[in-house]
Amino acid sequence: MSTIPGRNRRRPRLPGGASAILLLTFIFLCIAAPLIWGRAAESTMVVDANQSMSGRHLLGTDDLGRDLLARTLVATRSSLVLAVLATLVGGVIGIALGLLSGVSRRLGRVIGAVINLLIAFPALLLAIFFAVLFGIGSVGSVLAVGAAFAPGFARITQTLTASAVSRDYVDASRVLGRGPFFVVRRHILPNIAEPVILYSTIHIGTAILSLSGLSFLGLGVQPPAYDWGRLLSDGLTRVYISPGAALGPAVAIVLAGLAFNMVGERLADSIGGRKAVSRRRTQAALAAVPTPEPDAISTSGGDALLEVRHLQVLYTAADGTVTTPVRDVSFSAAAGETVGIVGESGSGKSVATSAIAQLVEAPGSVRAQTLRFGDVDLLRPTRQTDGELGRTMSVVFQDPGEALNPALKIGTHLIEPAVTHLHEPKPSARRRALEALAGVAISDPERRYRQHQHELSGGMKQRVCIAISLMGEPKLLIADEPTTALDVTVQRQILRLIAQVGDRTGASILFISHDIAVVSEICDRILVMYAGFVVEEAPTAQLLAAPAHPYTQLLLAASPTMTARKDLPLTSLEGRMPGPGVDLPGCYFADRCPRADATCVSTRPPLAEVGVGHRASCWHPLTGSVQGSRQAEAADAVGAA
Ligand SMILES: Nc1ncnc2c1ncn2[C@@H]1O[C@H](COP(=O)(O)OP(=O)(O)OP(=O)(O)O)[C@@H](O)[C@H]1O
Repeated sequence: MSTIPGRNRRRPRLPGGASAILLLTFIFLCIAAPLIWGRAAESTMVVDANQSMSGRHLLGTDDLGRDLLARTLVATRSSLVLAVLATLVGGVIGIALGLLSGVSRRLGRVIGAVINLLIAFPALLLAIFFAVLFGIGSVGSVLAVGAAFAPGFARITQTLTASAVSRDYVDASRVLGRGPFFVVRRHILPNIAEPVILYSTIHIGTAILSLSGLSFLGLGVQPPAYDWGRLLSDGLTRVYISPGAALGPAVAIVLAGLAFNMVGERLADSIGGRKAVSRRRTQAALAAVPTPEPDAISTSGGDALLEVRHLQVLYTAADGTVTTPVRDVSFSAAAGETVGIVGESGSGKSVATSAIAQLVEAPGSVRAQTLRFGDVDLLRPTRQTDGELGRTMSVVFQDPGEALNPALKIGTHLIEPAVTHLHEPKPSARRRALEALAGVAISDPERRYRQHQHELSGGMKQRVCIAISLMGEPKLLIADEPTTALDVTVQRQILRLIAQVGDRTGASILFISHDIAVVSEICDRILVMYAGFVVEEAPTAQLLAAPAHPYTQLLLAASPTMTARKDLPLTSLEGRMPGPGVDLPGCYFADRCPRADATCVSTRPPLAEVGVGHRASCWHPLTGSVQGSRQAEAADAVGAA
């Protein structure tokens, strides 16, 4: 039997127990050595000067007759304390910069560029540069090593923060109107603390080496004070006469550096085995794209709780490329109404509802003729309206595991908005939270209240997320594929629960799904989205019975539980939807549409009435009564062009 060398090999390490014992020994020496050997380290005895290694002086003596073993042991305190201080300085500066750049994209670019520049230099080289800048001595060297470490801390914090801010629970916090400081304190710091502490532990080892290096070069600790670097520098001049003078501090530096590094790495390994952090976020900026023609599209007008007209969401990539995942979305939702949004993956459902929930971040930009929720103009948010939205609008995300902060108890998720924002006394918020948990059919609410998300099943977590929305005064609940990540048996329960919550609270619901069968179970009305457009909108029964848009017809035929006959194979959706970067003059569905003609390719059909409360954007709708008039409109449109 042979093994493949290299790939699976790990570099040799001290066993975990050995590195821990070594570290504890150094910590013990740091505390006790000056008390035990302090006198021997300081007492000068000229007759004993410059002695070599012997039974009485194991490492020999210095030129004043001081015992070098005692001095090496006593120097543990100064060496370790200075290393810890330098790591703290580097940590505080680096973490602050990393957080700042992680939460603010604009600052992030500048700070990122500076970090990239500094991180290209070896830390010791930077430390020497800063030592000259800050001045020679203990304080200067601590600041210098701290400053040299700061870019590393900033980089790891920036990366971890970017990952943490992309979590759904951070989005959920923003929906609740929380500011950046709250998000940092509540969601980012607890989630980045562990890796940052591990990184710091490893860096104490590196700090010992760097500070010893500075002292060795004469830039660090100055006589009569001493650390291992200083002792090494003095000992080196006599290395051929008495090797112990240099050997003692050299071994101490190596072992202490190794102990901190190994313990840090072992901790990181064991934690890394338990969990991994991942996620992505894009970078972009605002761009100019033609706005859809404003019109007087007949939504429910002033009575609607939510009114959306000609909504667009745009992203500009770093290279200036503009993408428009939401090209033109218009609809309204009355109070208490449940509106479903369906469409293939990538049709813009989530981005459109993110715009309503105020979750589109720079460099994304939102445009609309109207974007109104109750009395709140969502295009012109203020502090006051943010607070109001936090109470009245909530979002239930696809993955409840992502939506709940693993560092917080379930109870904290529930009561925090009420206690922090509405200044509700904790006992009353707790009572309401227990009621909310019971209201979403969670058994033993008292126990669940004290648990963390990892102790709950997927369905239970989603129930908690719905319970959180009940803690405010919900007027709009946005459910973004809330059942997709769940077990099939649980999906139905959650669907029913969302419908019950709507009935009980009178809240409107925007229910997003790629599955038209799921949506039709609980929705009064359905919007069909395609390539960033609403292509059809109708009351559920009407849409199912008589779809007007060929795309809706295909979606229904591809749905396993709807109108398709059980004895016939399901239709599959051939072809691909144009991406958000594509710009077409006509209908975006034309190249997949069996009814498309030259008009469809050259001229975009408006979203117009095809029946009562039924709109579709198609030149050749399937609904018979409007077919003739739509053909005439198409001819007019082509003539006008
Ligand atoms: N931050 C972003 N920057 C650039 N493009 C984005 C961003 N977020 C989403 N998109 C793009 O917008 C398009 C629509 O995405 P969206 O998530 O709204 O689709 P969806 O209809 O909800 O699909 P799914 O069911 O898969 O979630 C996709 O092409 C996606 O890549």
